[in-house]
Amino acid sequence: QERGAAVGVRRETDASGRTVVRQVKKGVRDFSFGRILGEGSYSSVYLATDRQTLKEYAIKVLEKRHIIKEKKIKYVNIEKDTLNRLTEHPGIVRLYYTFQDQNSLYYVLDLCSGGELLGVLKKTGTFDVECTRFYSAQILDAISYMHSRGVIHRDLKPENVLLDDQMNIKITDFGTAKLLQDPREARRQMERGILDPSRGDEDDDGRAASFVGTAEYVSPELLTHKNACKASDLWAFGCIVYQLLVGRPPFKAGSEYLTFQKIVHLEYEFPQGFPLAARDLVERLLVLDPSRRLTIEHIKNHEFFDGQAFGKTLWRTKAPRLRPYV
Ligand SMILES: C[C@@H](Nc1nc2c(c3cc(-c4cn[nH]c4)ccc13)C(=O)N=C/C2=C\CC1CC1)C(C)(C)C
Repeated sequence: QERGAAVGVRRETDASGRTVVRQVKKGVRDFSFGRILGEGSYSSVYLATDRQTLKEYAIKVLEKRHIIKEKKIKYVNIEKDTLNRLTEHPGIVRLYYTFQDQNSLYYVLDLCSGGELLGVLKKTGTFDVECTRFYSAQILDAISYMHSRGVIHRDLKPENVLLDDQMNIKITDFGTAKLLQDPREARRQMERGILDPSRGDEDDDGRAASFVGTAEYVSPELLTHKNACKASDLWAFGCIVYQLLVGRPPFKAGSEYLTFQKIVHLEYEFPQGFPLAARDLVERLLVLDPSRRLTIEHIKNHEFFDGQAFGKTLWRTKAPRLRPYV
């Protein structure tokens, strides 16, 4: 039974009339599929209902032929390994089980019926300070958990921050995550001489990891030295805090190339009336040198989060009503 596969149980009566309990793995037939919720480059996410429990899920469907043709097998494995590593945090979309049929792979996941944070932001235009504080605290708490499990997301953006039915966030889309080797495993491999430290960010099949995130949120180090670190997620976090209050990201130009130029030259400004504590926080996150960016602990203690609880309380308090920042 592959890890993370949940087994169903089916009671049957055998020839001699005895009840036999059989372990069965769930399959496509156990769900009734509804509308498409979202479409990625290599997948579609459907609304689905478990026929037995009537519980609603999101099921991500990946077409095997397309993945193989586009050489994205590594991407699929990274996403699944990442989801299997990030199993118990309210701010991360949870993978319940996986199965496959002739043509496709299926991931059964949390349903985030509030859709994308970006969609909600577009409706209100901007978030006021209270909403920005609450949602950025939840995003930060989820990033903190990811980093503690050795996962760098590398493509954080409002489209990848979903909302559940309680209007709490769930971070998603881990196909481009970077999994840090856990130190024990790394030492074992070093001892066995497998891990060549100079290999840096190469993929297993030797291709230099040429992945770059979404233009508006990509960090300068990813553009210049080609490798991401945990602080790269905090650069994206800084862009998201700015965007919640302003309604657009700090670095946006007519083309990707021009956006990259603005990033590496730190060309952005705060509109009139931007709240001072938020400005100080963003200025200490949008720093070109990743080693000089605020760390998660420093962010949690920053004046902008004064009075904001983190940890369990943050996920039990009711989400604030969404109000625009005027
Ligand atoms: C970002 C993603 N979009 C979405 N991914 C997921 C959704 C989701 C739900 C709505 C939605 C719900 N109600 N109205 C809209 C809109 C977009 C969604 C969900 O409920 N559960 C898990 C998801 C993803 C899990 C993935 C890590 C494996 C893309 C665009 C890539 C398909």
